[in-house]
Amino acid sequence: MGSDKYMPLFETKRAKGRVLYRLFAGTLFTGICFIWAYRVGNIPKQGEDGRWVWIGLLGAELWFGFYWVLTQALRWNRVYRCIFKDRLSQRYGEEDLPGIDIFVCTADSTVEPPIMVMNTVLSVMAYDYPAKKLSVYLSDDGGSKLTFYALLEASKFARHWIPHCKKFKVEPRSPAAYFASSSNSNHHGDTTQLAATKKLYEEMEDRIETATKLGRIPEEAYLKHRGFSQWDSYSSRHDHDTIIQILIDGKDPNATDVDGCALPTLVYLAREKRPQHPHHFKAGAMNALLRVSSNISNGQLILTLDCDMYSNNSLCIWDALCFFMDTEKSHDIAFVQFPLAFENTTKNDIYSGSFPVPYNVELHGMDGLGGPLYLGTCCFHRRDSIQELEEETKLLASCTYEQNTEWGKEMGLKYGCLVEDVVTGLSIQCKGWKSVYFNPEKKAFLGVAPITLAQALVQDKRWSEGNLQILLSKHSLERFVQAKISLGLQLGYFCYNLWSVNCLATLYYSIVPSLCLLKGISLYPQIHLLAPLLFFLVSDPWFTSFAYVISAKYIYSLIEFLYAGGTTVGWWNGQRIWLYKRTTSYLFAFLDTILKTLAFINLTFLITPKVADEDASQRYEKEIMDFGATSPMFTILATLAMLNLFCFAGVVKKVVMDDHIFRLFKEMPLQILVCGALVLINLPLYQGLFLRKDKGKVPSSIMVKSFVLTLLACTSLTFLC
Ligand SMILES: O=c1ccn([C@@H]2O[C@H](COP(=O)(O)OP(=O)(O)O[C@H]3O[C@H](CO)[C@@H](O)[C@H](O)[C@H]3O)[C@@H](O)[C@H]2O)c(=O)[nH]1
Ligand SMILES: [Mn+2]
Repeated sequence: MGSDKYMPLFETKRAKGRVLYRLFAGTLFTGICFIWAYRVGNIPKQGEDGRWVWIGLLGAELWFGFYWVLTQALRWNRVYRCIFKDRLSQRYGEEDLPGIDIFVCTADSTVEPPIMVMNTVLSVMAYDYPAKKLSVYLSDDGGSKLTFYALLEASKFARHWIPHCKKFKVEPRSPAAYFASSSNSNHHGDTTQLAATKKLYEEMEDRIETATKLGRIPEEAYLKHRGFSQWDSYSSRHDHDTIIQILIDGKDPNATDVDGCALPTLVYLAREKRPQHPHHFKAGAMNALLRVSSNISNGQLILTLDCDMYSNNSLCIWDALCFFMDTEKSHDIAFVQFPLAFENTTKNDIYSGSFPVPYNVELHGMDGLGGPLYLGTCCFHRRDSIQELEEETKLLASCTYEQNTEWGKEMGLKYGCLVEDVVTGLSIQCKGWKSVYFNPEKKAFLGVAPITLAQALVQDKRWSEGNLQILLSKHSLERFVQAKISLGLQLGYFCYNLWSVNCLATLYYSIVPSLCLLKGISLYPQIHLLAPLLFFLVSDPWFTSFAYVISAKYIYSLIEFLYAGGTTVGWWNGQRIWLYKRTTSYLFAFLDTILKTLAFINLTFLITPKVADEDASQRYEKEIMDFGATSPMFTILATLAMLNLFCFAGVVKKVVMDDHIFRLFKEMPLQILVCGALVLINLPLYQGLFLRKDKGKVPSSIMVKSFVLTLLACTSLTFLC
């Protein structure tokens, strides 16, 4: 009987300290209610000064409080998963294992260098998994001959690389990452073989990079491989036939590596594109891959990867299988999401690109409520949670194939949303499926985070815009009506859906209290005290509630950030990015969504560049912020910073001129705090405006514009109030 006993392949553990956290949240919520009560109870009467300013503040504080309540859903019931991989290999033989199709997508060979894409492809081809059960598909939305050439080169190098990895248990299996880390050699065994493989890699790298630089491929490669003839009818990246090439056919007994072992299948696909047919960006590419792969390998599980996300753990498939192959608990699991981690994160993470709190806290919270979002990459799906049919392969990738079908609506990845991943994941969950978040110590995948502020802001605009679209689409109504997902999870989704709406309250809070400070209009409770340090003891309850909510909220956020693996400076940087994104990315996303809903403007998916010029990269590594862009987003940032500096300087002037220094602190302590904090957080921006000389400084045109806007704001205030 012993061997028949059910032994789970994974376990789910609840986070510790939940009761304590809930108590704490309760006290914070009480504080928030007091703040609301104060605001409502003290609205200036009709005709009195500052009535509208006050009502605006009430709106902002209601919003912040409401949004804080939503974020509690992500913290209420965190869970952690642990797996028993050894049971898996004991229980199942090779023939029982499911086929895995890996989709890597790239779209533009200039911002996504082919050599980087090939490293991702090679890292997943070298997974520790039976080659016969593994197929790798590269979707090239750029339809680029260069990318195809690079893949051809990679397919040849794979014959050496894969056996090398298996023989020497290489980690990680992206050759670039491996050779970069093995300089201080932890390579056991034959160093001559290491040198030989390294040389082969460098030669390949050189060929690919030369071709990329020249923008054309070598003549002899062109003549040698018939695959290139498919580009004969190609007119542009937006206008070409389907190009499909099986570079390695796993079913072919001759497709072997240098040791004679089988290789995984490798396929290149550039789906048909025509200017008159919408291609639906990444979602369109993925759906074409879903159909094409169903005809070639039809793996039961699908791993989706962005082209920069190489595998950092060759056993990761086994981790995922634990969630899909448990005999009792796996039947309703649709996808297993791993966190996105980044190779280029610096110590204090100036742009907060590594998102420590979402990945180490919030997604665990969603997991406890029914499952994390689908993040578009680093995720294993059960094919039958998304579906298909058989037809001639090339036809499946044509741009007219989907006409009058349910593709993009009921089938495959959803169209019409800038976060095709989130909306697809949500609709899968709405059908009753669950998902799993697995966040192992050793990162399963590593990618590239944005390295300039402009890139980070544009990326966040796309995300926040897409998330708001979900809220405004019919899906959000459906999810309430059908109620297949728990209320907690609904709230969790709302947190992300409502990101962009935060812009209004944040803008208000970073402008109005400071301007009123300059004008001498008091907006918060006063301190009844002699010495500011004793304020908790001698102040009134209204002041205490503000002081408690502000300090508890920020102390908690710092602790949470440190717990999630960040540093204190990283937290401070995160607060800055929080402000910058809310006042620019979110604002533009909010406005664009409204315009698009009203006027049906077309969506565009701006691809995040994975490369930058040498200068910018160096600034990033030294953690110096990059303000060297002329976008209107930067005008807003510079104006807000300058405005607060102006107001703060005004206060300092008053304090110096006034005999009663403490009077101002007593009457407007919180306004001084808000304005002072905004000045402090903007210190790097002032450097960029007034002190720096390098290319990352604020361009002078932006400086002039923001100066004029600040003056306008301050003078119009004098007329208005
Ligand atoms: O028309 C397109 C546009 C993009 N991509 C690919 O989509 C991936 C993601 O694009 P990227 O510019 O890197 O966006 P990120 O903001 O980094 O991506 C995050 O957000 C996207 C949704 O906005 C998700 O699709 C991604 O999986 C997720 O990592 C890349 O591999 C692109 O090559 C396409 O295949 N076709
Ligand atoms: Mn990306």
